[in-house]
Amino acid sequence: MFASAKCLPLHKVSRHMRNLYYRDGGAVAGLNYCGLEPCYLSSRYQTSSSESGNKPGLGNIPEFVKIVEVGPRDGLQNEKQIVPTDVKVRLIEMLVSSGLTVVEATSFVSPKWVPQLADAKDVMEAIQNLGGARFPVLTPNLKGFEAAVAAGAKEVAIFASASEKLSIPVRGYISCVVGCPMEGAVHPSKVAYVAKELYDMGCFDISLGDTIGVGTPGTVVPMLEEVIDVVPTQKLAVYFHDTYGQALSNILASLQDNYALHLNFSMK
Ligand SMILES: CC(C)(COP(=O)([O-])OP(=O)([O-])OC[C@H]1O[C@@H](n2cnc3c(N)ncnc32)[C@H](O)[C@@H]1OP(=O)([O-])[O-])[C@@H](O)C(=O)NCCC(=O)NCCSC(=O)C[C@@](C)(O)CC(=O)[O-]
Repeated sequence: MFASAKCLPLHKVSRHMRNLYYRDGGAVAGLNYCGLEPCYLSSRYQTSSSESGNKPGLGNIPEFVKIVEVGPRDGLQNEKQIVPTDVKVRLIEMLVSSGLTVVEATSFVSPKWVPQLADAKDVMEAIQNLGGARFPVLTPNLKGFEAAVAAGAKEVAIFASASEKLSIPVRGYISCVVGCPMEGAVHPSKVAYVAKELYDMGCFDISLGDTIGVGTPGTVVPMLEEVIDVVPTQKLAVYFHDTYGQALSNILASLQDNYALHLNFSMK
């Protein structure tokens, strides 16, 4: 499935992101949104840095990445001020027009807890004829899944349980993979266990999220090492929040050793 997705050469990704952040800067800055970028790596790998012309020191990083944008969902779910539906739709249109082929559009979650995304149905309706990209949505439970399907969702993401319903591809998010606000450090074996469960349940893609941004290469790499023992790398994504400025280091560490074929990161 990744072969069909548009991939960007890695050296163009940072430029793409800069353009995304600053293009139409008024609208974007007005939302206090600085971008949220899950990136997927294609199955094309370089075998050494010299083969693809990478600068020395970058190590054995893949040649191509595929970017999946989750800003309209993850970015906007935390906005103090509720963003109007038409602004959300405009943001999605802009993201698609920038060349992104997968944009997580919204969440079908409880509006009591996440009022910022209470207009999920309206957003889906507004983008139903928007081409050029896939628009997965986050569904936490059956209620959300059914509402998403009724609103026309063709792909969903989950963060707590996995299911194969109506042949809709399910992406599984695992949160707090290196640190938890309640428990502190999370042992890699726990992450590997959950990842394997999601894989066995049929998730097409499993995202390993450093939800609170406390990960460093020193904790991320041991976690990845345990996970890849039980789940094929083609099924894995990593998802970094830049809370303490570690996202790019964690991304590089993940890419250098090809631990993850997919790469998510969040810069807020
Ligand atoms: C966790 C649940 C599902 C438990 O939902 P629940 O078990 O139904 O319990 P509840 O007490 O939270 O339910 C409260 C009310 O919400 C309703 N409700 C319940 N579900 C839905 C739904 N889908 N759509 C619409 N309404 C819903 C439910 O029916 C009830 O209505 P009431 O009886 O009071 O009238 C719910 O509390 C919820 O949706 N919470 C919000 C969770 C959320 O959005 N979290 C943020 C996303 S996760 C994330 O961002 C991390 C990620 C993915 O990015 C990766 C990473 O960074 O690590």
